[in-house]
Amino acid sequence: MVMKVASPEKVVSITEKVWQRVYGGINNNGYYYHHHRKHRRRCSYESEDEYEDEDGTIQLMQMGAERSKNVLILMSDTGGGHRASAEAIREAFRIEFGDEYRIYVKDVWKEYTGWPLNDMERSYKFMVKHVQLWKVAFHSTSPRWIHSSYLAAIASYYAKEVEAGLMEYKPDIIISVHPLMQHIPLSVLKWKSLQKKVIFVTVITDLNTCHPTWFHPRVNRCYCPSKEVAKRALYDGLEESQIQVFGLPIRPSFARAVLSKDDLRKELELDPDLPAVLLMGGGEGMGPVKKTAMVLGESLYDNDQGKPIGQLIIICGRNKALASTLESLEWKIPVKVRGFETQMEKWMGACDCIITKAGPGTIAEALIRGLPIVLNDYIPGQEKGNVPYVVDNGAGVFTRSPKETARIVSEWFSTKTDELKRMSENALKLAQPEAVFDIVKDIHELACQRGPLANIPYDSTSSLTNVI
Ligand SMILES: CCCCCCCC/C=C\CCCCCCCC(=O)OC[C@H](CO[C@@H]1O[C@H](CO)[C@H](O)[C@H](O)[C@H]1O)OC(=O)CCCCCCC/C=C\CCCCCCCC
Ligand SMILES: O=c1ccn([C@@H]2O[C@H](COP(=O)(O)OP(=O)(O)O)[C@@H](O)[C@H]2O)c(=O)[nH]1
Repeated sequence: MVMKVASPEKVVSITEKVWQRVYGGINNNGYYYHHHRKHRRRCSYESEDEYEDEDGTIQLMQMGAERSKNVLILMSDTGGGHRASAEAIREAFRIEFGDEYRIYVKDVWKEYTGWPLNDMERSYKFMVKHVQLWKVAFHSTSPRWIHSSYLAAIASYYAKEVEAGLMEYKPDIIISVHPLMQHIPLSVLKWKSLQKKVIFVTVITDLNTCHPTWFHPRVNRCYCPSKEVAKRALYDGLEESQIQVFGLPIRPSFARAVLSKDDLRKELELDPDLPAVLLMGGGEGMGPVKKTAMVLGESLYDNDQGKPIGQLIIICGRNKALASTLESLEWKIPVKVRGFETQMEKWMGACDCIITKAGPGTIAEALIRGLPIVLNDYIPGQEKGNVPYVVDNGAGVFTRSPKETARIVSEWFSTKTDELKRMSENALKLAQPEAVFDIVKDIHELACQRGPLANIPYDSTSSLTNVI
């Protein structure tokens, strides 16, 4: 049944407007307002809901299997991995649940706050370029009392902005895929007494030596990509019931697409017969990519026979300077230089092995494609543990030397093809292509156990600084 009533005219403060836009205000009948169109919902609630029509009238309707749930995914482009995981989760929700969930992938820091939160990408790039600086920052902020104090100070300074940023999307569920996006949003939820209404989960995107800011004791779930990370979570005080280990969320196109190498090579205009090595350095094209490419250009050429023994594909990500330098070089072997690619599953599917810095996203994707990995660099701290993760499981090797890298790949393509095959099998054994689906299904379960959306009036007397 749909019933129309006139919209009540009243004077409201800006804060109330934000609050109403977000979680609605309570009307005389105890209903609360929502502005979104309603969609089917499989986990049904029993209360009633109302929404504003285009003509401004408010419609009351049964809040049964109708309204989409809003999911806000918090990320930042510090590296390419957080966005890739956020997009993977969005896509998996769409595939599994259609329009039951409405997904927003946002960097609310960037959109709503000021320095330093709105400039993390640039600060992070600067810090990882000066690697010792990053090492000190990473390790010195590891103790809980240090990072909690920093984050509490920032939270209290930007409380209103973060609140507006979060509430804009009326989240039923908040998913953080970033190490610095637990403390401040959870403080806002506590401040607004929304902790019991809004589900908050963390999806960790580091495979091993992650920063302790990932672990917040007040999350509903902490999805750990590996047993190693789960152990750290337990050690840092999370309960077993909060932890799930499914794997790192990778875009469903990696898991679901059935791709033939021959077809892909045709589509991507690669040599159909020569073995192919993919060289990359994360979303930003970091690490010794140029030097490695140049040495490979020589070592994959058989001078005795006067022909190449392999081909090279270089994906430079957002590093435009790197791409244009590499494009201007002369090569003896077939080389493809590309910028930021959106269909990484195709490039990986067309290759036989990969050389990369120890980025967790790239590693997890390469494992799914069964690519043996040469790790040629890692960022101190969060990426250090990815090296033993790959090497100890027999899925690849680590060397920082471009010459050594080139030697290994040349051997894989000539005298040591059996080693390449063995490592490929080991990679496939480690792969967890279904992780992203397991994660969204588990979040769906949590959502089904939860009652209706937050229905709490704005309380201007509460103070964020009291709850951090
Ligand atoms: C008494 C000691 C004083 C020490 C001085 C330090 C001052 C604080 C300065 C910097 C903060 C450093 C934050 C460290 C924690 C970071 C946690 C972490 O793991 O971050 C990783 C992410 C990047 O993601 C990773 O990218 C990888 C590839 O590049 C890979 O994909 C991996 O999977 C990803 O996880 O790093 C960040 O996002 C850090 C951004 C830091 C920018 C610094 C900005 C300037 C300062 C403040 C910002 C607000 C944070 C302050 C609170 C610090 C508390 C930890
Ligand atoms: O041109 C590119 C380069 C990289 N990536 C993706 O960016 C992510 C990189 O994440 P990773 O954790 O490996 O490293 P980061 O970039 O965070 O340092 C992976 O999912 C890559 O597939 C991409 O989609 N296009």
